[in-house]
Order: sequence, then C-alpha cells, then structure tokens
Amino acid sequence: MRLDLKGDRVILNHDKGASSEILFYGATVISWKSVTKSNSELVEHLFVSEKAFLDGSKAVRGGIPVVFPCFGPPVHPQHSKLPQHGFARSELWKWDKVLTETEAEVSVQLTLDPTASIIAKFDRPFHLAIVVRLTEHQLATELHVQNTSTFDGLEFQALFHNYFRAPSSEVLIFPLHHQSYYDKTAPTEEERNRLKEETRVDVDVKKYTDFVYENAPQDYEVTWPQGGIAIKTIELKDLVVWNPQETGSKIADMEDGGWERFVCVEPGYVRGFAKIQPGETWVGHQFLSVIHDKRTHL
Ligand SMILES: O=P(O)(O)OC[C@H]1O[C@H](O)[C@H](O)[C@@H](O)[C@@H]1O
Repeated sequence: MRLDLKGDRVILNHDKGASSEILFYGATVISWKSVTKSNSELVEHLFVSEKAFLDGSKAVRGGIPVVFPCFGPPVHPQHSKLPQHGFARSELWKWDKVLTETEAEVSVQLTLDPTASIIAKFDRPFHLAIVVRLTEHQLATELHVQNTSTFDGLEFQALFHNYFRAPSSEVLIFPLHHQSYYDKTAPTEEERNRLKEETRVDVDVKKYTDFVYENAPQDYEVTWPQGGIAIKTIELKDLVVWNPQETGSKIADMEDGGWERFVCVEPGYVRGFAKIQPGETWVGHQFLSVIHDKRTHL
C-alpha cells in the first residue's frame, strides 16, 4: 500500500495493482485503475476529457465530480445564487487524513468548510467530507454532509457524477425496467416534468440521453461486451443516466467525439431534497466494483 501526496492531488496505490487519483480541486476522483480476474493488465475505469481543465479553473469534465448542494440549475430558494450542480465540484478541498491503510484497503478523507466565496453564494453553515476507499477491485466514495447550524435545518441535493470509460454505443444499464423517470431531453417543460415508465429491460445510450430515474433500485450493472462496473448505493435513491451524443460537440471542454468513449451513470439524491436537522450528518455512499466477465446476455 502506498500513498503519494503531490501538490494538487493524492494518489492511492494498492499492492495488487489498483490505484486512484483524487484532485483536491472539487475532491474529484480523476483516475481509478485496476486489473480484472481474467486480465492482469491495468484498466482505467474513468473517462477524463483530453480538454478537461485540471488546474482548478473549471470543474473537471470527467472522473467523478461531486454535485452539491443542487443538481442542475438551482430550484431551491436557498440555492438561487449557485451555478448548475452547485459549488462542491469547483472549490479547493482540504487534505484531512488517512482513514485506513491495511493490506486490503487504503482510504483517505478530504474536507470542505464555508469560505468567503462560498458564503457569498450559499449562506448556510455546513461541513463536508469526502471519503475515497480503494480495494483490489473496488472504489467506494462517500459524501458526508454535516449541518453545523444550531437552529436551522439544511436542505440539499447530492450526486456522484461518474464518467465511466466505456464504448457508449455498446453500454447497457440494468435493472431499470419499469422504473419511473424524467426525460430532460424532451422539448417542452411540460414533457420534461412528466413522469414516464422505463419500458426497456436494458437501457442503452445510443441516442442523446439525460434521464433521471426516481427512487431507483440502488444496485446496478453497467456493462459492455468486454466488461463493466457494478454500482451499489446507500442514501442515493435516484439515478441519472447521461450521454450527450452529438450535442456533446457544443461542450467546450469535451474532447472530439468524447461521448463515444464514456457513459455517465450518476447515483444521487436529486429529486426533492435531503433534509438534516441541526447537528445531524447525512452520508451518501457508492460502491463501484469491477465486473470481471465478458457480458454474456444480449
Ligand atoms: O456540463 P455539466 O454542468 O457538467 O453537466 C453535465 C450533465 O450533468 C448531468 O448529467 C445532467 O443531467 C445533465 O443535464 C448535464 O448536461
């Protein structure tokens, strides 16, 4: 087990080859590599656009940006001064500590507290911590939200914006059949606000997709012919599936044709708001595990 603290990031190295890189900017995980049981070659599981800014001038286009306290454009009155997806992904987090360093696991914690620039946009007391845990075949991330107010409740949304490195034309996401979702690509507001039912057994992103599944199963598989990632979550009740297809060419920091090389599958609490009382802490977890076998169904 080895841990390298380098200026703007921390790098976790597991004895069995796995590694992960976390930028202090945004507490953004920008790399997660591991071997599979059938292949001893290290595989990068996360996509980061070649045009992404890693210097802290803009939220990273790729990896696992942290969305907090609002998802998408703000709708809560207390969030009205915030940009899309809130501030957590574009603030400099503090290195806090190593939590575990055993043969099986290495885990670290970064924290974020209100600064003058955050308070100017979001005037609520809070303490945030991100924990990243790496084992041989798994990466887990946790967002801890503490309400440090002594008298006011805290309302927020939170999400891990996972960009998985995968051939988007071949990706399937399972099991979302019969789940309720909102289609953010629909042309009218009325349609975007209409709850629909997923009719597909396996969801693909061959077309421009921006779907928000509400109260989803919290246990998913994202597969493509050569492999995949399993996702389990706690407290992250919703799931966003996003791939911009050709509309991605309008995104300034997207590499050419980048949308062919990733799928975003994002567990979050994004429909309604999580609410915590003064002094309480909420924790959202996701566990990402390597699927070792080739996809056999479909
Ligand atoms: O461009 P960004 O602010 O990083 O957002 C990228 C995407 O994030 C989520 O997946 C949303 O559902 C999309 O509507 C949005 O386009």
